[in-house]
Amino acid sequence: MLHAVRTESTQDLPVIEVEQLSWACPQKLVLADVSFSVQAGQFVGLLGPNGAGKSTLLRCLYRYLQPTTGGIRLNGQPLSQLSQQQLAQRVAVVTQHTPLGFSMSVRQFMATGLLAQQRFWHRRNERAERIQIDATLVRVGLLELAEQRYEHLSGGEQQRLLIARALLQRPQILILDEPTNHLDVYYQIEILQLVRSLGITVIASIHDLNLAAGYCDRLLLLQQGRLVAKGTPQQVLTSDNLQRIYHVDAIVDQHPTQRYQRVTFQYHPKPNRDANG
Ligand SMILES: Nc1ncnc2c1ncn2[C@@H]1O[C@H](COP(=O)(O)OP(=O)(O)OP(=O)(O)O)[C@@H](O)[C@H]1O
Repeated sequence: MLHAVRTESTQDLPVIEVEQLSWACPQKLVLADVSFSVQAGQFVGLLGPNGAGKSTLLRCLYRYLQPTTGGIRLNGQPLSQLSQQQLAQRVAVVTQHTPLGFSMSVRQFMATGLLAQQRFWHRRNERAERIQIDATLVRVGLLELAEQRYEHLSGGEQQRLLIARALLQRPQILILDEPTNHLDVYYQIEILQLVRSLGITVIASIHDLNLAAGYCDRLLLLQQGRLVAKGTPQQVLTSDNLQRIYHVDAIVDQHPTQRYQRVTFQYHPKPNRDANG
């Protein structure tokens, strides 16, 4: 049946389908009954308070974790049935905290991003590879550090390099776990702009709600492992939701010069949640 649907209209088929996904460890149920789908080319922001389950959901999407129940399909195909190489050719991942454990230069590190696309019987064109690597380094502002050791880069430079390597993979789906963490505001904008401009399917966990409003087509809001809101930023980023899920007072209105929303937090006075009694 699935095959029949694909031949009818492959374009309309969601790139990612998550159905009633749960993930539990012995101590707790971390994700419960999460369902959503992502269309080709959408930039989806995954939101939620600390510990809501965002990284866990992303880990299930790139198959680092296996769902306890429920399923995930990529292009209509069960994720569990893809070979390691098929997965690497379709999905690139940037996670947080990626210590290498060994020393290599920025350019050498980038070269590892080309491995997924290579066939062992094809002769490598090192000159073409180098051009491709350097062009991608330019896009993230790292070309002048091409010979520097990875471990000597700042946190923000490492983050940009990880994103650059993921771009080099030319994935169909890019999964980013807090991509703007460590980045100053210039590179937060630069990187999200870059990722958006690729036109590929992106799913990224983001804590900054204004960045999410500015760059995402759709948002998923998690709370204690449950998907409590999904839809456009207008549908999800409401002051009601921010109060209910994050327990903060916020005004949500339209950005004064752009079409997207603006979230303004009220920092104080905020009644102490623990001092009500
Ligand atoms: N392997 C595990 N064993 C026990 N608990 C886990 C495990 N993995 C995740 N958790 C718990 O599940 C919850 C969700 O963790 P997760 O890292 O997915 O949250 P998150 O939304 O990404 O949080 P943050 O915004 O702080 O990065 C947390 O309470 C975490 O402690």
